[in-house]
Amino acid sequence: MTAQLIDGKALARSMEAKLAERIRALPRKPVLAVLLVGEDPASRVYVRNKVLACERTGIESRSVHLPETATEEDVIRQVRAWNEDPTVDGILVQLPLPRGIDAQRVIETVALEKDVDGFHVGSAGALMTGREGFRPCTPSGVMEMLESIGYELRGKHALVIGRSNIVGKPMAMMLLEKDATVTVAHSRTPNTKELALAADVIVAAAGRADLVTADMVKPGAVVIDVGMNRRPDGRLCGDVADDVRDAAGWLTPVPGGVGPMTIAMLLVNTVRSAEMRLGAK
Ligand SMILES: Nc1nc2c(c(=O)[nH]1)N[C@@H](CN(C=O)c1ccc(C(=O)N[C@@H](CCC(=O)O)C(=O)O)cc1)CN2
Ligand SMILES: [Mg+2]
Repeated sequence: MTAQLIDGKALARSMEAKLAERIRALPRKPVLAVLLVGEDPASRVYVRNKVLACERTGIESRSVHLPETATEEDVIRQVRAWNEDPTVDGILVQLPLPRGIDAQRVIETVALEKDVDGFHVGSAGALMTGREGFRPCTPSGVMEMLESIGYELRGKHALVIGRSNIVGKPMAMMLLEKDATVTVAHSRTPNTKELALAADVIVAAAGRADLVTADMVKPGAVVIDVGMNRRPDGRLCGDVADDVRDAAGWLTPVPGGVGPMTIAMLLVNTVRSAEMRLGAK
């Protein structure tokens, strides 16, 4: 069996086109404020890709780049200024932040109604309790990908590998909300292979290349690769080994899978925020 690929880039582009229509119906452009602190090269790429996606869609982005030497107070001051600016719909603080800055404190400073990354404890609590709120972009993008192939999660076994606040934990909640039976494995789980072999859906989000291999995958399973790793030769790869293509029924590629969907969902959250602020929804 060769897995069918779920083309995240194509799905992201089609979502952008739909968003562009919603934006045209608004009295002004939605505004996304983007804060980058320091010189992390990957973060610079991601921020640039977010700004470009905004441009394609008709969202105005306002980026501020603070130096590596910026203090926690500098970062918080900028976030507060955007909180108070009624023309800003969404606030994004690119992670990771430089050492010495308490990322959680910064995130908690973002106004809940502008938390388009969905990382605020209030947004996390809303997801946990099934209430309306902004949801983290990567797991939301995964849910869109599953929906795009018409996958019915009810009663299925889903294994999430990784327990981060931005991917693993919210991913488990979203799968649970769709009536999947959800297991979360992590670096201290002794029997991840056994759990994986029983899973209909595997979401690999541990940040380790070749973590999921073909011998761990039930034939025909859906394998979602959230990993973003570099091989020694510089090539980008996910957490899922190449040979999984021969075992899985569906597979998301890296690059071109979950990554572009993460950015698309950020745009979705920003447009939704603007619609709420402008009374359109
Ligand atoms: N404030 C946030 N910080 C971080 C988030 C986030 O959602 N909000 N997630 C990740 C990084 N990330 C977005 O910020 C992100 C990573 C990768 C991609 C992506 O499209 N990747 C491409 C490949 C890009 C490359 O060549 O390097 C792909 O998969 O095709 C999008 C978003 C951590 N920080
Ligand atoms: Mg882990």
